[in-house]
Amino acid sequence: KVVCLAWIFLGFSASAQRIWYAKPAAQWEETLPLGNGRLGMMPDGGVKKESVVLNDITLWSGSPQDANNPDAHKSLPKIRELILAGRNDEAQALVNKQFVARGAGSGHGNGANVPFGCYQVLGTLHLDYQYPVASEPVDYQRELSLSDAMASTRFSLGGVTYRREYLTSFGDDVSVIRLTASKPGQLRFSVSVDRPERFKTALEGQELQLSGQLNNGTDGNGMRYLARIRVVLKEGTQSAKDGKLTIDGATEALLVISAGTDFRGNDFVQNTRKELEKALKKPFAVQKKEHTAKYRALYARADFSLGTTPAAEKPTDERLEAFRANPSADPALVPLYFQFGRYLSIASTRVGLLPPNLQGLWANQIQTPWNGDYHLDVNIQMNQWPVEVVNLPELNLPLADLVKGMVPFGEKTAKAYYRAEGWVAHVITNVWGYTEPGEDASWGATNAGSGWICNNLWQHYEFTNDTQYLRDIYPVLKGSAAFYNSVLIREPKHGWLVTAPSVSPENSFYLPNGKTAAICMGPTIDNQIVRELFSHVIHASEVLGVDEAFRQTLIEKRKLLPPPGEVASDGRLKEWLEEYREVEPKHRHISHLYGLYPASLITPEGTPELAEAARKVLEFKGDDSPGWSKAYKLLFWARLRDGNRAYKLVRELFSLTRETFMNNGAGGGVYPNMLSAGPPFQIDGNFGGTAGIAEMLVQSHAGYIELLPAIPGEWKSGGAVKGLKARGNVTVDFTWKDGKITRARFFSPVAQTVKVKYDGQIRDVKTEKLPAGIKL
Ligand SMILES: C[C@@H]1O[C@@H](O)[C@@H](O)[C@H](O)[C@@H]1O
Repeated sequence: KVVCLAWIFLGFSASAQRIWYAKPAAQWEETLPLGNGRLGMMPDGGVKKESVVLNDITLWSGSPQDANNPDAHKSLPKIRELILAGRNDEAQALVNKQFVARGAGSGHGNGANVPFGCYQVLGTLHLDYQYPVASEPVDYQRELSLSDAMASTRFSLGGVTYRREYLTSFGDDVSVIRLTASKPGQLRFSVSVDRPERFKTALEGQELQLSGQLNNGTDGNGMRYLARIRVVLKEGTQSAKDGKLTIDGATEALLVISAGTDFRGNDFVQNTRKELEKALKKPFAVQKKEHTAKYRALYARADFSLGTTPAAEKPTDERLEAFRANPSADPALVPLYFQFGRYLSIASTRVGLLPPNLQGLWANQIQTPWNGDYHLDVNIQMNQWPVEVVNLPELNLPLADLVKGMVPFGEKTAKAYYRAEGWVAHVITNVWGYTEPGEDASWGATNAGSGWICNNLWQHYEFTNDTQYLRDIYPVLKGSAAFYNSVLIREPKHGWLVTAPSVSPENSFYLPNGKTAAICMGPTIDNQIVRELFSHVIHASEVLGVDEAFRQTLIEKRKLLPPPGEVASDGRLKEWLEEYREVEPKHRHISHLYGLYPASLITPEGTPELAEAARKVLEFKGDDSPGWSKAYKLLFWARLRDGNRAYKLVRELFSLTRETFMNNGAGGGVYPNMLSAGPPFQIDGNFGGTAGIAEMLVQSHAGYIELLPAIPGEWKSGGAVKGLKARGNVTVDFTWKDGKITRARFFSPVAQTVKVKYDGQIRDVKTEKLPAGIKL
């Protein structure tokens, strides 16, 4: 294998920064995702008929609701009595009667027309092109440039080269499409726009508008939205008639799309007009320059490369196929996937707005799968796992805002269901602050969601040392700890303090009477989350010098919690307090390994027996599962420092998805556009995969920074990493050859001495000042 290593030390190679295709997209899952953290655009590159799906991350049906059952707490003593007596199935029946959401809840994942609502497509732009001659296009190319956050389509037809450039601008908050023809006056096309329901189009002068109001699930009058489309021409004419703009004889056409909703009281009519006017005054070259500069300020901070081969020059869909057959022929594909993950983070969230939902911000439906919501039992957490280590820390802040917004709702839920202090959220939330349990006990009664999400909030502090941020989120962490502190009960066997009722997310077991149940007390994940959360709040209150008494309470209570894990008789880590027989042994959720990742309660060096038991769980479950679950397994193997096993999961991430809708079982992989498949499209696999690859390269959760903790033999020959982050606000650059580190540099805003392990040795390293211009 001839791998060109030279550029490793010279920086990026072009092919490592783009995904491209030699034909138009045949399905939505082949279109190219563009986003600026609010707006989304997915052009299919059709030659005669082009569809461009438009999105706005704030566009949700539904509305704030109170689905709490105010009397639920009255059933709690009985539910607990039944659980303590081992009559979990009866407890589950009572939970389903009294302890779930009132009303439709999330509509069993079909919440479009109930108050829970769902994330929805904004609309689809239709561009119908006419060409002077009826011949087939040649030299067709469609690409997404990761280094510019721009897409393009290019082909020749009848001796004219047509070029289309697409961007969702990080400068002005608009989407822009620029069409050019290599010969004057060759552009003829019409523009129309629609969506599956609840819309009207209008023409205001030369402006095409799409507007409407979504269903709030009560009186039907929910969120309002508006998209404005204008075209600026070089030569040629345009007319506006019958809901269409028609362009004729132009040499260049610039489509500017400004869109918005009334989310959080936004004056969308005014703001979309202002954004549009501002953008229309700007030449495309200026728009593009500002856009790229703002985007690169984040994107250019980090990179990873394993060398390249001629295979990297192929169209991406062909590379994916070839990689499945022979991965070693194309070492550059994994770094491309890694950078694509970083790109998707930057494109699907922005400070001051919303975190990426189950689809990031890309959707082409009204009823999106699982409502395109924020699932709290792995999915929303996984979406954020890469941002700290891949040097995009500010992209964790929208999550902190969302969670802060949930607290008042969660306090109400804590009172209604548990008569408890603090706040709680269960398994799903939305943009309306939903914290109630789900509508079914088997998945809806887990109360680990809020504690789990506090881990994400804590990670931002661990990686940045930002005490101002810590002061800001401390009430959220404290409120969550206060909830668990006030609901824990003693279980009879060991006298441990445990949660009840709860569920090990979405997983069920057999009872001795042959019945199945999910409802239980002290599932392993709850025990791990509560232990870790108490430790974080104890630490935070020390750093901030507050809440001495509460800190002491948590220190005492922590002593009474179950251990972070127990080994079952078959050597696996126990998922529940009891050694129940699982209903679905290879279930996609692996919640009891939370202590291995994202927590650091289980480590090979600190808890070898538990680490070995965790390995047995992963061996037992095997690798086939939805995309997110494969990504999670990758993270676990990386934390077990088994590079070859981790690499097997990296390869699994690229597998061809088996398209059985929402099969929840298996078949995860990627679509031709490298977006991850549950199936269906679900972005957490991309983010989990990116975090997993980073975890193979750098780890810092065990009290020191480790370089190359889990790389496979496949990557030993050589590689380079730039700008990855370690806890304590340390930025790391390094290269390696034949498995040995050849160069390593550690930077931090304030010089510090850190413990670093590589080539089997731990050493003290003084960090260098971060070079000027490198923003953290
Ligand atoms: C969004 C959904 O979230 C949980 O219910 C997972 O078990 C499913 O696989 C899916 O990812």
